[in-house]
Amino acid sequence: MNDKNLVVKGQNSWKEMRQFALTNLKQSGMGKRENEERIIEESQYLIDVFELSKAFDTTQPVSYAVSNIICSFVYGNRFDYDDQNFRSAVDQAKKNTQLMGSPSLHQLMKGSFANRKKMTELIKGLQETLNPQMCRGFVDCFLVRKTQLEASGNMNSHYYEDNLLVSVVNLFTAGTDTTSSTLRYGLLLMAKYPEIQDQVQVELASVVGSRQVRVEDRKNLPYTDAVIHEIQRFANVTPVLVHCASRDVTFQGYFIKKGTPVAILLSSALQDEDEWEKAYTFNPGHFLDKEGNFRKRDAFLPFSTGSRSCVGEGLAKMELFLFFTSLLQHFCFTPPPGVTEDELDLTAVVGFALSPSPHELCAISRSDKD
Ligand code: HEM
Repeated sequence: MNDKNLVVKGQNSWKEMRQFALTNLKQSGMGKRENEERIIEESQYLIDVFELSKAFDTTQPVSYAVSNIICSFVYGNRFDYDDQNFRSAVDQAKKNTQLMGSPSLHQLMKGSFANRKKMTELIKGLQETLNPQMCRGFVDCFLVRKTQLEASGNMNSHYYEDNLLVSVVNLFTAGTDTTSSTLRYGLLLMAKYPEIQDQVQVELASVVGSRQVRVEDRKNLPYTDAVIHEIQRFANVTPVLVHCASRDVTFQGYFIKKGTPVAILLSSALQDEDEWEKAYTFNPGHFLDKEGNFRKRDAFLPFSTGSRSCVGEGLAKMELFLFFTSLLQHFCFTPPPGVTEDELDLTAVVGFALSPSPHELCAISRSDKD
């Protein structure tokens, strides 16, 4: 590649790749039926794992389930939880997100390199079996677009192999740990506050009964909806984002020169004491009006806002709702034997995304309980 190509390819690459990912997420059914089916199917695999467990650390099963939703979108298929390559890729990605919050650059580089190698191999496998008439996922769509552009003589587009790899790595990094840490916080909070867990289960039983929860049930489950929003607000998994000012700007009297790195603190909205009645307490009432109806809040910005906001917001919301409700229909989450609810620690481990400190939970099957 010559210097001129490098310059042209760098320009607007992020915009084009963001748009391409969004279009593909929409076409693959983000917020729609197809993703709903995938998540429901994956919930069942997760329920099967929880059924077999006594006291257990939620990290691996929840990360594998959530990662499989991204795998289905990116590659077109899910992986078994005992597939060693899959396990090590997800475990390594989790380690990498934690290393991003530590000074251990060498370990992070090593881990990122190992995962890039695995993803390069997966992409190669898809390239070898590509059928342009039947795209299995994001990678296939990207490769087809690349081939079409090259066939029309455009050898200088944003659709080149390094950009494909970076897009795949970004989707995994952005989509796995954020969602799985939020869901794990949700289960931990239910074990810590059993009266809130009970209320969710009572609402689910009276509105949905024992059938599978569907996305369309959400509007009839105001308490459950409020609990899930409060989990996201409380978990605050991406408290700090860093971007560069895209132009000279004066903000609240301060001049910020184009290119200056700017830290955006989502915590300043999610934990704003002027906005939330109990900013540092887990309180589903933040999202309920006096009559018990769900109420939206302007300061609820876990996906950020504006042109760099989360590409996967619709998918993440669907995952949180379906995984959480399906699990609560089947299980009561409790502290492990010998640990009290008060002793469950809500402190976060710092990394690129915040996640709960290491802990174990019991998932008691509700059919055993009755
Ligand atoms: C609870 C789950 C999630 C949370 C809290 C979350 C939060 C965020 C936030 C705050 C940003 C903005 C980052 C920034 O400004 O630098 C972001 C960006 C992004 N998210 Fe998510 N996210 C979640 C799930 C997902 C999922 C499931 C996907 C996968 C499709 C995803 C893909 C992305 C991508 C690709 C970006 C970068 C967008 C860009 O740079 O233009 N996220 N996310």
